Amino acid sequence: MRICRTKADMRALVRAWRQSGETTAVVPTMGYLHEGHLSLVRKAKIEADRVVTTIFVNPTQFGPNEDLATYPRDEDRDLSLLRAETVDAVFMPSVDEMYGDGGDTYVEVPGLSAILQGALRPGHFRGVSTVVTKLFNIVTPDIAVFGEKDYQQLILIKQMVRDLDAPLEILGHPTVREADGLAMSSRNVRLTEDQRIEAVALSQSLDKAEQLAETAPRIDDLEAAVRSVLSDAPSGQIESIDIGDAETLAELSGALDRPAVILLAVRFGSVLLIDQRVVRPAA
Ligand SMILES: Nc1ncnc2c1ncn2[C@@H]1O[C@H](COP(=O)(O)OP(=O)(O)OP(=O)(O)O)[C@@H](O)[C@H]1O
Ligand SMILES: CC(C)(CO)[C@@H](O)C(=O)[O-]
Ligand code: BAL
Repeated sequence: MRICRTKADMRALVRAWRQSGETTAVVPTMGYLHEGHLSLVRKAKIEADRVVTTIFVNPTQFGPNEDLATYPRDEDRDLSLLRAETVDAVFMPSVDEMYGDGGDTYVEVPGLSAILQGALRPGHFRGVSTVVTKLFNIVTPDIAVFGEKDYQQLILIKQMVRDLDAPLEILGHPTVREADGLAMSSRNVRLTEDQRIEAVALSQSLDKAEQLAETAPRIDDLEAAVRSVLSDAPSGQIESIDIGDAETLAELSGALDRPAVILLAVRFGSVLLIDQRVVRPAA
């Protein structure tokens, strides 16, 4: 497994693969890897000849009062997990290598960045779309794989790639969960024992909404059901419950008459957990 710490090294490697007729898939991450990330890697391996994982905790997507300084990191463990998956290369640049002295150019998808979880984290999605564009330009992949757990991020990156005619395909992958249903997340390790037990309410509230979708509910009823199950987690502060069109994220109201996505953001102490579920009206 090649470890590339410079843009030049990364570019040269993928260029050589392309010259030998091989395709490349990239899996962008912020490290502290878990089975969710590894499932994206396995999908990437099926879809392309070569797989690159990127590990970069991107400062520009964290707000001033967010957890950049305490974001969990373990480079050695990440590398041994990726070796075991026989990933071809890991791109792990320093902040200086990525941003250098720093210009002020950025990439933004204004509509999607501002709404829903973007409204909770001002500037977050601008940081994401900018760093993802840089990663695409450095790795030059044919395919990139992202998790559905970060659903708004996935929709936003798909739109960015469409709007900018970026020459790659974006693939989504379902959320991988712990045995009790909690969506895997690097930040789960920062939950206390009690918060970890209560955090199962996120996935349980989505299960409840999915069952309710069978009964031709109104959007308001779905939200009330989610809120009621989340009240079983008193240490979790609900930051947002959004229900939008599953493809465009446009806000929905009235009867559930099309596939809708429920997006949750719940804060346990300083840890913001997110989860999502697509629900469909009964056939
Ligand atoms: N449980 C999961 N199942 C599938 N994909 C996941 C899961 N968790 C994260 N991913 C995906 O892995 C990629 C990298 O995400 P990231 O490194 O931020 O991991 P994370 O566990 O979501 O971390 P955190 O939520 O704490 O920032 C993203 O495309 C994300 O959607
Ligand atoms: C896509 C990403 C790697 C960009 O920093 C990050 O937002 C993430 O891990 O989901
Ligand atoms: N997976 C999203 C990265 C972040 O929370 O900044």
